[in-house]
Amino acid sequence: MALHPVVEQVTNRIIQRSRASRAAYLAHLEAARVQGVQRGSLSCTNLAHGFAAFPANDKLKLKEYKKPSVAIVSSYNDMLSAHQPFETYPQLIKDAVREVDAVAQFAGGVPAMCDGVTQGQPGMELSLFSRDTIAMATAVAMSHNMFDAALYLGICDKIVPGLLIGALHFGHIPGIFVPGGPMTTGISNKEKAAIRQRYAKGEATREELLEGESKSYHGAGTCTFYGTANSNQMLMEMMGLHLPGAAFITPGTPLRDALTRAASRQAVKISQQGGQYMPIGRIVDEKSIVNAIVALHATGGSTNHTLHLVAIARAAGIVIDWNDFDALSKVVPSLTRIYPNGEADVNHFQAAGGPGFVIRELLDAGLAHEDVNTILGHGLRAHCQEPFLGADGKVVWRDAPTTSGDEAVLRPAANPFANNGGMVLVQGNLGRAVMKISAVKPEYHVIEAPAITFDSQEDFMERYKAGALERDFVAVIRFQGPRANGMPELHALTPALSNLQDAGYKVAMVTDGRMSGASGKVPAAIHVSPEILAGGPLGLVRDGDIIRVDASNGTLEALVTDTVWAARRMASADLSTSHIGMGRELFAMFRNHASPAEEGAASFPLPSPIDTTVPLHEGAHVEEGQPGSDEDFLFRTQK
Ligand SMILES: O=C(O)[C@H](O)[C@@H](O)[C@H](O)[C@H](O)COP(=O)(O)O
Ligand code: SF4
Repeated sequence: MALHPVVEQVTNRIIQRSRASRAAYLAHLEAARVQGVQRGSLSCTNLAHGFAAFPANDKLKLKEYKKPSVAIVSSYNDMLSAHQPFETYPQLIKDAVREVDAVAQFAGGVPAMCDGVTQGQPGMELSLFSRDTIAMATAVAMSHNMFDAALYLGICDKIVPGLLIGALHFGHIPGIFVPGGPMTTGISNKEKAAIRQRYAKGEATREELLEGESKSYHGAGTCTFYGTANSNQMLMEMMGLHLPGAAFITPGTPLRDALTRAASRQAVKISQQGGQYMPIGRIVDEKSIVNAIVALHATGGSTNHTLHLVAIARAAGIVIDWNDFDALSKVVPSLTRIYPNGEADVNHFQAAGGPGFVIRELLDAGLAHEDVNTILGHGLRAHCQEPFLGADGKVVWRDAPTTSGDEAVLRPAANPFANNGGMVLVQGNLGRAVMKISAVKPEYHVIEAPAITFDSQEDFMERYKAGALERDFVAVIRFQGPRANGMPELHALTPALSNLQDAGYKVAMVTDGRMSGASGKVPAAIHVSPEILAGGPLGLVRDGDIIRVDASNGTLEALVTDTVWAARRMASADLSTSHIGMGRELFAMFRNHASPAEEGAASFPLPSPIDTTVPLHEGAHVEEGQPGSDEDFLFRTQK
């Protein structure tokens, strides 16, 4: 099937826009690459320090300059149910790598925050910045320059993005992402949400709420809704950074461990010494980023990726924006209905066909690039498979099922749930924002109502509990951008807003903050850019202004006359409580340097400035095979 013209156009304009920064990135990558083992560039003293604690036979391997050394960078902790299984992985990996005559070393840990624990709490104001902290911690681990390949252990929201951003700053090193899998299914997400709404109305006790939550989040593994964590997993599959189908295999099972061992061996294989050199900076290119956006839309993924994918792309010298997301969403069909976009969870999705089914459907429909590099070599078709346990205890792969096991959860591209991806760009005199409408009923896609402004989640909840919000209104939650208070998720407001919507009121939210990937039924224009603290016009809104949030026409407006609007002064707020306590004072540098949301709210520069002299006309085509280009690399290494 020929590539969809919009997919081709968006890809080409990204290539065009990124030409200078991607070329600079690839030049850095080639310059960092050492012929032979990376540790060859270290002094004997450096090396002695590096393997001082190694077992003798591992030390012997590293003294030779032929055996690859594999870094383990892990986000293990006991706090995230998703990351707890990583506790046992390092030994599994070391043993598996030894079997192929190489060495693995736990190079470093990275922090991991659980957004479920910090949701609605002060800690959430560190959440977004933890992504770049994780990227920096990854760099600290990899900066020992001892490694010829790396295994990145991470799953949740900012952790995979942070690890990938860090890994891309060592783009010359082959890297494989190693997941841990979802927890088994507890009570349904719908039951969980219903208990929360009853509690918010005072119709359920705290004991009933805790009972319900504990039946939902009940064991090791990733939470089973389709939020940012599981969106990450789908994107790692689509970008060919996982072994095929590794995402949604249950933790603590023989197949899970077999996949971890197989990933360890594969990392050695794609090292320079393994003979199938495939650096991660050549896997993440313009086409794989487009594939990731396509997969995000096809599965109703998290709005957080309109920040994280932008930051990941920039780490590889690639510049994408919300016009790219919007254009692709218009042509990519919705192939899944996983909570909050439906009642099923990721275990149901996996049973119905899983990531391999989605990848194949998108390739066959011409909606994704097949000619991309992956950890298996060249070509995405190899990732349309799912893993099984062979008789020898190793992984065998079979093609993903040709038909869906449950068309209430997963559908072919020929019979989608919707003809679009349900994520839209809305813009107007309030700035540019993102809306995910895949979980919003059509009757709520356009909301026009008076504004009520709030300067915190607490302010909103106090007025909700006092019964002051039982009306049609647009909640304008101000000063929630990265420079203000770290751009927290405002997902804790969902039960209250859902109750008001269920009571028949027309409600919507507009904010320069974020929502959770698990947020759904209430229309919300989020990530409003520029944020208020950067002079964004959202700061000019006053209570009573009529706000129109229109996902159907892509507009976000205050229906205020130009004269009145021009006379308005920017609102101000005392944000000091968000800058002290819970460690927030340590993150002042992130608040002061965060880029705008549409540039990923990132705290690191592009490899080089965007080449604004290059006309960003549609459909421009890039001469392939430019020296140092991806095509040139492919020719040189895959001949
Ligand atoms: O972006 C996300 O997917 C969310 O941050 C998610 O990781 C977080 O844990 C939610 O808060 C979970 O939803 P509940 O709070 O509804 O359990
Ligand atoms: S999915 Fe969210 S709540 Fe669940 S472990 Fe990950 S960060 Fe925590």
